[in-house]
Amino acid sequence: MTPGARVQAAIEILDEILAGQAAEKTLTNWGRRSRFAGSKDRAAVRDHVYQALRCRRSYAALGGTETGRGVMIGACRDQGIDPADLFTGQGHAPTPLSESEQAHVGTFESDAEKNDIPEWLWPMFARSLGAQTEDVAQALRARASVHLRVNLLKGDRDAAISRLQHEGISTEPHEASPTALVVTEGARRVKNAESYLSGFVELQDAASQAVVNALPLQNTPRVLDYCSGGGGKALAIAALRDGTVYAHDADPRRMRDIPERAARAGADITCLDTAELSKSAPFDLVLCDAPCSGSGSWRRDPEGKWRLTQDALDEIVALQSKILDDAAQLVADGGVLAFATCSMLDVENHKQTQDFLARHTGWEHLSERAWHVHTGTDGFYVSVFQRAG
Ligand SMILES: C[S@@+](CC[C@H](N)C(=O)[O-])C[C@H]1O[C@@H](n2cnc3c(N)ncnc32)[C@H](O)[C@@H]1O
Repeated sequence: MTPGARVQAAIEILDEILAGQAAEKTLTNWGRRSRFAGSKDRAAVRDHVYQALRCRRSYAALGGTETGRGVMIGACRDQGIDPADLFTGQGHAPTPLSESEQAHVGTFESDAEKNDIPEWLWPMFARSLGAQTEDVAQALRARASVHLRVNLLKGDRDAAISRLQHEGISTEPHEASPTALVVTEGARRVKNAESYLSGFVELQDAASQAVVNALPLQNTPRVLDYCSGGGGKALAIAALRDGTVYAHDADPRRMRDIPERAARAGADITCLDTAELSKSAPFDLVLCDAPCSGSGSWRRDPEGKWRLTQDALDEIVALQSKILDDAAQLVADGGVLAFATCSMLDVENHKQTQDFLARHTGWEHLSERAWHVHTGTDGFYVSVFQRAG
């Protein structure tokens, strides 16, 4: 496919997404009916689509309309490319720009539009991030780098770097965590690499690893990952300490890959359903990696940024409070409760910490830490409490 044909494919896919279809499904369907597209074409179209979704508002303002075509014209202008170079009408490229498209002068009506944040969210976003607001919003407009976690049960970070290098994947240590690597070349090879398939490395954002590093794991024979999902944090915990790691999720289907992932990683993880939880309590440490707005991972899931509403956020915040209250009951005397989100919004983070301490007596607040996307990781937050002994 020519560069122009790739842009036309992105326009058609974006039109379907803007009409309400899910991005992944739309890309898959396009791939199925576009046998002519090679792997590089597919990757390029996908990159166009995801970049346009991250910057949907500002690109639409620069392009003149919030359509696939308007957004892709805006993308060219944002990247300093003359759209006329790609919109040629030749070789399946989009038709040339109309006079009004050519004459459109893109201006931003608000800081939220310029920074690709929903208008309703901007005041809360800015209050949460203070002086870092624009840097963080701009970082959310770019693609996230790929991070790996070195599984210390299999070997150390230097060994992982050299094994990966032999498999055509270049990596460097990431400063956020002693187990984190950032992939500098060959990211698309990771999922087929022996280092990955044998459990030597896992795909995991460096801040997600740093959350686990922030937990007081010493003298915690029994740890519960209360919102385990697929077990990313449970696996990271199991690699850092001796003792049993339990995993639980309100939706047991989300835990179904944990036994296989644990076996591959050489880790020992016991999955508990809701009925088994209270029988297994109390735990020395309970981590709640709670459902959240996902604002810290909007680079990977840009649709989430535009889907979030005030009502949905209120529901998420209420669920987080309930999860904290429920999980607190499972913590042993003198034990630790940790609350984490992949959000950068104060209402889901520090405010949750304050509210928990206001609702519960007999808990000491040990620490809290936040990571924001402009420093090269996903946005994350972790807060650690200790129950009186
Ligand atoms: C942010 S995800 C967890 C990600 C996971 N810890 C990881 O590192 O891959 C949040 C999880 O919380 C689960 N969840 C939602 N409500 C819950 C509840 N009331 N109790 C326990 N888990 C819940 C969701 O099903 C979801 O899998």
